[in-house]
Amino acid sequence: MGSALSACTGRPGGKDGDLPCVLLVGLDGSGTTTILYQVKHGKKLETIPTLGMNKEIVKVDGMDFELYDVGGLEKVRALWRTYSKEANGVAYVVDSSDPNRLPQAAEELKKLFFGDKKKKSLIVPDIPLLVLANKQDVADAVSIDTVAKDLELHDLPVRNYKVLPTVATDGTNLREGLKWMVDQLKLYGY
Ligand SMILES: Nc1nc2c(ncn2[C@@H]2O[C@H](COP(=O)(O)OP(=O)(O)OP(=O)(O)O)[C@@H](O)[C@H]2O)c(=O)[nH]1
Ligand SMILES: [Mg+2]
Repeated sequence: MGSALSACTGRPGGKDGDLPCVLLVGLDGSGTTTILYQVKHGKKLETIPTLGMNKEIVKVDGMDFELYDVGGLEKVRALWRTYSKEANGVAYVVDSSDPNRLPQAAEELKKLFFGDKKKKSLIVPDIPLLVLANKQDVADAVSIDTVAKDLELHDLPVRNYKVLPTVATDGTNLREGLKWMVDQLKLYGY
């Protein structure tokens, strides 16, 4: 587990040692911790619901960056904003095998970028958004087109977005997705 006090300070042209950071979030059970461990360790590890945040430094396509996996349970979700303050990119994970929760996933994603009535969004707009339509191995998982449509991605204030079908348990498309994120970060001067 990472420290709750860690903050990501990576900025283009920042101090030596500053790394870009990517926020890895989704509703509870969507697979963010499975993704974090799969990318870091190359295998599926057992997970329990994340009640805070897990952080790992990962290397993709020659670039080191910090991946912040923040728990998705409702009581933990307020932390998304805390860690989104300095995010240089967002990877948003959706459970494609549970289409009934797509409206809620859409609502939380919008809150992240627009804030809600009570709190203004703290996320920096105009950053890349990678959407991982996870659990594609499950029969009847919805397609990436359905996920993109239901999340109303075209309306978000992001610089660029991409949706990929993933299977976190075997690693399918995870590195490909993060490679896209790294390409985006490089475009911004990292
Ligand atoms: N079939 C299948 N199961 C998956 C996949 N990804 C994750 N899971 C399973 O989904 C369950 C929840 O995964 P987690 O990674 O703990 O989910 P999480 O998003 O971290 O959940 P919170 O910590 O509550 O936010 C676990 O049993 C995983 O093994 C996938 O691609 N396919
Ligand atoms: Mg988790």
